Amino acid sequence: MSIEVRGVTHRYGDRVVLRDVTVTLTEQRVGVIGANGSGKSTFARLLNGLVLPSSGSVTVDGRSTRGRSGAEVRRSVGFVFTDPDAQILMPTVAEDVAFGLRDLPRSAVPERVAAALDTFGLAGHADHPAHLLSGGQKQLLALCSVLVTEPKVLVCDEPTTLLDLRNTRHVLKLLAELPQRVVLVTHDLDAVLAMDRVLVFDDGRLVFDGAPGAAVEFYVGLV
Ligand SMILES: Nc1ncnc2c1ncn2[C@@H]1O[C@H](COP(=O)(O)OP(=O)(O)OP(=O)(O)O)[C@@H](O)[C@H]1O
Repeated sequence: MSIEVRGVTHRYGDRVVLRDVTVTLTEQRVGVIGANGSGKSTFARLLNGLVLPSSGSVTVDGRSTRGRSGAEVRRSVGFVFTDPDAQILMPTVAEDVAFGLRDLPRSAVPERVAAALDTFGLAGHADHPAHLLSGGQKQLLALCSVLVTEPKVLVCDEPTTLLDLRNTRHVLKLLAELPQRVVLVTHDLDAVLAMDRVLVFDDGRLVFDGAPGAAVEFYVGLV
């Protein structure tokens, strides 16, 4: 499976935030780093069609994020936001996880939800109001609710920003062990060292694309 970004330029109003980005991603683990405002989140959002490029194209497994195939891309590419409150949709923890499974036969749902909650250490919170969870628990719930839908690729936009050290390690370990492909946008330069490939953005341009050690060195050189 490959994600192809071809000649993508993106504007918000008059402001150009991505400039002629072309890249093909085939690795299991891809890191994305760069300064604040360099375009990382916008790039991440292109990958599942949350953002459609002003020009150029994005295809996943040959399917465009634009038009009719967009819905299929959104099903196969899960997206985890920095702020879990932006994606927790249902009143209780279990209901939130079940929401992603609403197209499954009802009888299949409880088992899938229970297994997912267990994996994320949330089994004891199944009936708790989701908004009362701690920041770290909410982040785990957001991840859980996306992964329960079994996407082929998981795009995470700074998923550890709100987490303490323990939960950061927990989430990074979970991400490392996933069978899925992962694209991780992060400011955590240690975390990207575990990736197969790292992209560095600067002012909307993809300015480095290669091995993690060299990417971090390049980024540090920019700063
Ligand atoms: N919805 C939007 N409308 C207008 N401008 C936006 C929007 N989203 C992002 N921008 C602008 O686009 C630029 C790139 O933002 P983006 O969030 O992609 O950067 P980033 O590298 O992820 O930054 P950070 O590390 O701070 O999260 C910024 O200047 C930002 O202000």
